[in-house]
Amino acid sequence: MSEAARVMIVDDDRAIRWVLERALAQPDLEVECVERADRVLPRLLEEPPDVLVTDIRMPGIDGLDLMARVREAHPDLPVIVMTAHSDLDSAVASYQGGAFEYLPKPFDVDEALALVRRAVAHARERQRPVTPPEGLETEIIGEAPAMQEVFRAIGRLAQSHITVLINGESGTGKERVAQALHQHSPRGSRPFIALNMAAIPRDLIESELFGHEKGAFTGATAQRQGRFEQADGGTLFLDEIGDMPAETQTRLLRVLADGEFYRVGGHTPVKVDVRIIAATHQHLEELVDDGRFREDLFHRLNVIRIHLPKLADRREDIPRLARHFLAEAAKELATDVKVLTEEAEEHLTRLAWPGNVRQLENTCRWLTVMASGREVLVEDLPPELRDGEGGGASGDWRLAFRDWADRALAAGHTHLLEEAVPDFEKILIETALKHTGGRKGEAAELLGWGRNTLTRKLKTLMPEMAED
Ligand SMILES: Nc1ncnc2c1ncn2[C@@H]1O[C@H](COP(=O)(O)OP(=O)(O)OP(=O)(O)O)[C@@H](O)[C@H]1O
Repeated sequence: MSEAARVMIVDDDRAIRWVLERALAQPDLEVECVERADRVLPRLLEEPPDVLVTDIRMPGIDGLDLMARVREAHPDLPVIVMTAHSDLDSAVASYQGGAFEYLPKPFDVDEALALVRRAVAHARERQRPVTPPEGLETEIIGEAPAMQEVFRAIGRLAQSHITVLINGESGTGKERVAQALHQHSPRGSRPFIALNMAAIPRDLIESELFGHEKGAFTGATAQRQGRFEQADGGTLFLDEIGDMPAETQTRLLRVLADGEFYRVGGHTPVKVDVRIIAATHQHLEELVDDGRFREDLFHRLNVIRIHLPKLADRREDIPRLARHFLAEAAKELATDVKVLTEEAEEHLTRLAWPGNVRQLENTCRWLTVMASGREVLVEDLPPELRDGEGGGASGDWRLAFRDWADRALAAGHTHLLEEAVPDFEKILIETALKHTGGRKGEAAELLGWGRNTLTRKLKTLMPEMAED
């Protein structure tokens, strides 16, 4: 056995943790103790152990619920359950199909050690690599540290069926990442179906998702399958989930709990096995605070979260992305590949890119059609990018802001966020209130906040403006 095997122990009882930690203090084992079940899933994602040893009865999150989730995310992770015999049946039920061992309480330390070693040997036999899945680099370009994090998450989530929530501004590649998660999952050969909540009229969302029976409403001339049925056995990607209407949220929650639903106008339940990957550019927590998103649904979706940085936060990737998109555009348009001069490349690297990767992709298409020579000069760039208007560099507040941060750090400031964020929010609030003549409800809307969030912010940032 090469490296030490990692063993994670989950128990709220300090004495048990202590005993096991001592028993397992062996050169070939590396032990980590976790006190609370709710810390386990994030830890598994960061650094998956070779074996998990867990108690079943713990305060807070139920040990059985934890096991079900572990099984979903890491079906091959061997789990050893320490429990009294009376709880065994329910433990087995919750981990059905996964690798499972049982350590009856009270146990003997040698017995515990032998069981852990056996589980390790077992796991090693079938261990799969968890580094970025092969070929992924060619699909999603990213050498910036934040993107490397994303790849690691995709690698770790390969082989799992777990629900994932992807956060990131529009055009940062959320759908791409969802596709990669799907392709590298056990469902990879089954359908990947995407639906954007913001792109379909509200009254059609339910029938899009769940399908409808013939005659369910005017125009429903035949029975129609919804996206859930199309995605059966595969993955359903729900983009802009924050825009999902309240009634649909309730229905979605029920499907996630029961695995079945009714078509619109239907009376026979339809059973499906669908993995959900949701994405949003919004702060779902704030939508929950404002009562615009169901808290229980949020928790269901927010099991594992992947954050995609905006393009301006991974500038080092811009040249490679640009070359990739220029090559793609040339292929699409059956023409020669354009090449950026060094100055043009540097210029692109400095821009703000409010439309993120998609904007860069579109720019490369534009250049492939519009630039006159094979070499692309700064002068060939679209005017709005050339002289800094609309996402350009000069006059961009982000550059001034970067400059401020540089200087503050050089001057020895710490806790920069505490210094900058209140000012930043205050400026936006003041400007929005100016535009609405002081009407707070409308200002909240302009800012993309719920009214409660604005009221809360006013109380802390500008108490003089808070009362109505
Ligand atoms: N890292 C990347 N490498 C290569 N292509 C990328 C990358 N990120 C995004 N793209 C491409 O950029 C375009 C936008 O990406 P995508 O549609 O996944 O973004 P999104 O975040 O889902 O956007 P929206 O929220 O607006 O739907 C797509 O054509 C995608 O293929």
